Amino acid sequence: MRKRLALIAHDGKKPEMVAFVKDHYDILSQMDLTATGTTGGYIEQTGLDVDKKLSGPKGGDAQIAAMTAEGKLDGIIFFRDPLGKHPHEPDVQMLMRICDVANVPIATNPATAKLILDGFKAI
Ligand SMILES: O=C(CO)COP(=O)(O)O
Repeated sequence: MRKRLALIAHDGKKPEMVAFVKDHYDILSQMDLTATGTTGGYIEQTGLDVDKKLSGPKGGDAQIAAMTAEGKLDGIIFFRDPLGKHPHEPDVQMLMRICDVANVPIATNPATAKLILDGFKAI
């Protein structure tokens, strides 16, 4: 079955997300991708199809949290910028919490994200 993956990156991590997506293009092209608005725009530029939600600060993280709670995602890759300040930090915390409630894997850096994709390949 096709895996359903959400991709999110804070501004300071968007270049890292684009590089990650390019490095894992083949496996990502076999998944149903969702992303926060601005991150999704960058991912589209790589040639992948992605369902774009609102921008993170406008509620995109909350939309992805709702999808997670409803069982509509198999995993999330969220490259957070630990050095930045974010007005929507409560939404980010909510997303992390919902992932724990729903037992959905969430990777916050490329090393863990790679492990999640390798895990999907194995099942
Ligand atoms: O802010 C974000 C995650 O918290 C990301 O949102 P954008 O992809 O819209 O920039």
